[in-house]
Amino acid sequence: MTTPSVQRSGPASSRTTAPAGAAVPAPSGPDPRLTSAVMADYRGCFGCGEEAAGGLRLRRTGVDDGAVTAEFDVRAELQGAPGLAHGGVLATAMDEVLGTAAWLLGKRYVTGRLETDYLAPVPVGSTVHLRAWCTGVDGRKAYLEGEGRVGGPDGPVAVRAAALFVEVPEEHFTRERVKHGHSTKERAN
Ligand SMILES: CCCCCCCCCCCC(=O)SCCNC(=O)CCNC(=O)[C@H](O)C(C)(C)COP(=O)(O)OP(=O)(O)OC[C@H]1O[C@@H](n2cnc3c(N)ncnc32)[C@H](O)[C@@H]1OP(=O)(O)O
Repeated sequence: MTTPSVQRSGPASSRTTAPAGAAVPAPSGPDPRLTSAVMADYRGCFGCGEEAAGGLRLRRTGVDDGAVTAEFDVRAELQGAPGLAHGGVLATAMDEVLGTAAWLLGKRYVTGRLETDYLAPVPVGSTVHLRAWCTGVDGRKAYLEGEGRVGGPDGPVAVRAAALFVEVPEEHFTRERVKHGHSTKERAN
């Protein structure tokens, strides 16, 4: 029996690769019509929320050459294997920065598919420097790619991801809220 050779040329499968000819918009900023009620709930976001005590507390740092940038610190409670960041934590960080890049296209998006490659161990105590960019939009589907580096913004790539985000209407969020009895007001009190 022959052992198949390892293919590590890139994270994107056919489901996360933009079709040929798809437009590649630059990040511009959130559409002001996105309601403050939805945005206010990000205070509790596991990825970036300042009120999510056990969360990643990812910091968005800007937009650089068409890519959204962010960073987060691998605190001790984010450990998986001894001394190393949990793989799910790194996938969450990628989801967060890819999601930010999607929302900066000016519409509401949710993750439909997320693919992650782990290329190098990420030590507890390190800062992960993240970038994410859009590779194409095709109707409701937005294709994004990203990477996380350790040892500085120009350090080696430790994690890489590709994702498909799907545009949703505002009701996507409000109908779940109504169904489960949550509201922004309740959370604030
Ligand atoms: C400053 C800003 C701060 C804000 C910063 C915000 C950062 C947030 C970061 C976190 C983001 C998240 O984690 S979001 C939470 C995790 N994700 C979710 O909860 C989503 C759960 N899933 C869903 O609600 C649904 O499955 C949807 C909305 C994704 C799709 O449902 P739908 O609306 O009925 O649409 P549907 O027809 O199924 O799909 C539309 C098209 O997408 C394709 N499609 C859908 N899912 C997939 C898939 N997994 N793989 C391949 N393709 C897919 C379909 O084939 C179809 O293609 P075609 O036939 O049109 O060609």
